Amino acid sequence: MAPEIDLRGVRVLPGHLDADAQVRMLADLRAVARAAPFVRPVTRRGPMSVRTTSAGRLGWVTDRRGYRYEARHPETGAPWPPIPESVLAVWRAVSGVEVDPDSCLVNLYREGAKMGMHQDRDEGDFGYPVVSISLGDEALFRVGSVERGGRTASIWLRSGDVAVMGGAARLVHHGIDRVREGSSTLLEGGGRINVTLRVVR
Ligand SMILES: O=C(O)CCC(=O)C(=O)O
Ligand SMILES: [Fe+2]
Repeated sequence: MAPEIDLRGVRVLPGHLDADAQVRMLADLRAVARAAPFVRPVTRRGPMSVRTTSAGRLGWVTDRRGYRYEARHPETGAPWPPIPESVLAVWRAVSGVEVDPDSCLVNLYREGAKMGMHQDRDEGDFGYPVVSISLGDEALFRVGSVERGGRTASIWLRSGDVAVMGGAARLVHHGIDRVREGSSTLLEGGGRINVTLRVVR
């Protein structure tokens, strides 16, 4: 495991998951996506370029009414599948808190998908960190400040890297500028998966 990186207060743990652990987690996420198919979310500003699904008690959903957490899949109406143990193990290793996350968002980046600068602020208690896991193609992750605008810093997140946004960095603006297509062979058909774990309450 390479040394930890501090990106404007966000802790980046390069290579937290080795190749075997990445393959196992991907298999677990495929099972999640079979139970809760990926959807193409729409926001008030239009369709997102990522596809999303969730695991856990609550899933993050968005439609023309806005963002929120829901206990059921927006299309199938079924409860979300449980968060895989392989994913919970990462949270327990890096979050520094005793409670488990109640939400596991899975973002699928294909064909030029990206994510604009935003804050994760739909949760009820910002005392808990957000833990984010990267699988597949490398992604250019940009981190700004808690306030809008101002200076930013970027890093390429690679497959197996983990980022922790906690403490003073819990509410920093962040986004994915682009994904380097073909930089990993982990996902069949290419692309990137990001897993974001949160305590919603
Ligand atoms: O894909 C990523 O690494 C970031 C995802 C993210 O910021 C989010 O889902 O809120
Ligand atoms: Fe985010």
